Amino acid sequence: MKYISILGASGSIGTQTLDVIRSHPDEFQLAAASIGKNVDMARAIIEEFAPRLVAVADRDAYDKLRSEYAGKIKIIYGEEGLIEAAVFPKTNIVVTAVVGSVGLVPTLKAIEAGKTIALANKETLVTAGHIVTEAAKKQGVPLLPVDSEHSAIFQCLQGEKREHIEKIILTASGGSFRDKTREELKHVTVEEALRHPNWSMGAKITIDSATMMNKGLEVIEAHWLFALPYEQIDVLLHRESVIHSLIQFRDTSIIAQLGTPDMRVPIQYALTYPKRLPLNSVKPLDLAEISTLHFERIDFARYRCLHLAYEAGKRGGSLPTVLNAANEEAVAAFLAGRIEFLAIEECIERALERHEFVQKPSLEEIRQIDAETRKYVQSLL
Ligand SMILES: NC(=O)C1=CN([C@@H]2O[C@H](COP(=O)(O)OP(=O)(O)OC[C@H]3O[C@@H](n4cnc5c(N)ncnc54)[C@H](OP(=O)(O)O)[C@@H]3O)[C@@H](O)[C@H]2O)C=CC1
Ligand SMILES: CC(=O)[C@@H](O)[C@H](O)COP(=O)(O)O
Ligand SMILES: [Mn+2]
Repeated sequence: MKYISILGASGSIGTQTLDVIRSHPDEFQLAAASIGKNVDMARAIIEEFAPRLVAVADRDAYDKLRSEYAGKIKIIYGEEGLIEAAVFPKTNIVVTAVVGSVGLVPTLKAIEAGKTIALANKETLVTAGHIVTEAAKKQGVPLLPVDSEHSAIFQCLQGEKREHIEKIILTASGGSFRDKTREELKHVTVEEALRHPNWSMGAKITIDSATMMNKGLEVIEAHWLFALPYEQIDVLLHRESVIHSLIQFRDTSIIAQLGTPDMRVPIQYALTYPKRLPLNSVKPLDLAEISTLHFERIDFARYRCLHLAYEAGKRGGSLPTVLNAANEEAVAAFLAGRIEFLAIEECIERALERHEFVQKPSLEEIRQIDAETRKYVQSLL
C-alpha cells in the first residue's frame, strides 16, 4: 500500500489523482489532502477517502470545516497546513497539485522529509529549480513528473542514457487562440480563452496555454527535471495533443509517447512507477480513427511569452522567479477582467526589464523577489 498526500486535492489534477486512487484501492490510500476554498469538495473527500489530515488555505472554509469535523480529523489552516500535509508521517508520495509558487515551501519540506514527489505544480520548479533539484539530490528523493510532456519524456527515457539525447521536443497544442492572428488577440474574452481545444484543466494553466507561457514554463521545468541545456529543448506545435512529447537521440532515432489526452495516465504512471497498472476509465487511442496528425514550427513572434520564457531560462538566476511571479499576477488580473489578453505579456516583459539580476538566489531571496514582482505588476494594473 502506498500512502498519498495530495496538495490541491480539490483541483483538476487533485480530483483526477483521487480518481486514480479510487480505481486501485489495494494499491493506494489517501493519507492527507489540502484544499483552497472548496468546502463541498473537502466534505466529499473526507466522506469518501477518510484522510487523517486536511489542510485549508481559505479562512472561512477552514472555520466551517473545523466546526464540522472537530475531534474527528485534523483540519489545519494556511501554509502550516500545506506543510503538515506534505510531511504527514505515513505518506510515501506527495502529489503537488496546487497552482502557483505557493507550492514551493511545502514541496521543499516534503523533500526534506524524504517523500517521493509526484510533481504537477510546475511553478515550483520554474521559480526555484536549482534549490528544489539540489534538495532532491541531497535527500535521494525522486521527482516524478506528472505534467504530460515531462511524463512522456520520462517514459521515453526508460532504458536510455541521458548523454545519448540529441534534443527533447515538447509538443504544444497552441491553446485556445492558435488560429487567431495577433491583431485578433487584442479583444478576446476570458470565456474564449478558457476554452482549451484538447484538455480540461484549471483556469490559470488554461490561460497559460493560450499565451503559450505554459510551454515556456514547461521548457524551464524540463531543463531542471532532465538536466538539459536550453539548446537541447525544442517546442513543436502539434494540434491534436496525441503525441505528448518526443526525444531525438544522437543516432537520429526519435522515440515518442502517445496517448489519449487524459491526465489520469501520467498521474497514474507517477504513482505506480516503475510498474504499470490497468487504467480502465481511459479509452485507448484509435490511431486508424485519428488517421492524421499535424506538426508546425513555432512562430516566436506570435507567441511572445514562449520567447520570454526561453530568454529568462537561458539567462537563469532570479529571472525565472520574476517571469513566474509576473505571469501569475497578470493571469489573475486577466481572469478578473482587469487587463486585456495581450497585456499579460506586457506585464511580464516590463517586470523582467526592471529586475536587478541575482545570480543564484537563496530561498529567502526568491520569496522576496516573488513578492516584489507581484507588487510591481499590481502597480501596472
Ligand atoms: N490541470 C491539468 O491538466 C494540468 C495541471 N498542471 C499543473 O498542476 C497544477 C495544478 O493545476 P490545476 O489542477 O489545473 O489547477 P486548479 O486550479 O484546478 O486546482 C488548484 C488547486 O490548488 C488549490 N489552491 C489554489 N490556490 C491555493 C492557495 N493559495 N493555497 C493553497 N491551495 C490553493 C485549489 O483549491 P480550491 O479549488 O479548493 O480553491 C485547488 O485544489 C498547476 O501548477 C498546473 O500548471 C500540469 C499539467 C496539467
Ligand atoms: C495536460 C498538460 O500537460 C498541459 O500542460 C497541456 O500540455 C496544455 O497544453 P498546451 O500547453 O500544449 O496547450
Ligand atoms: Mn503540460
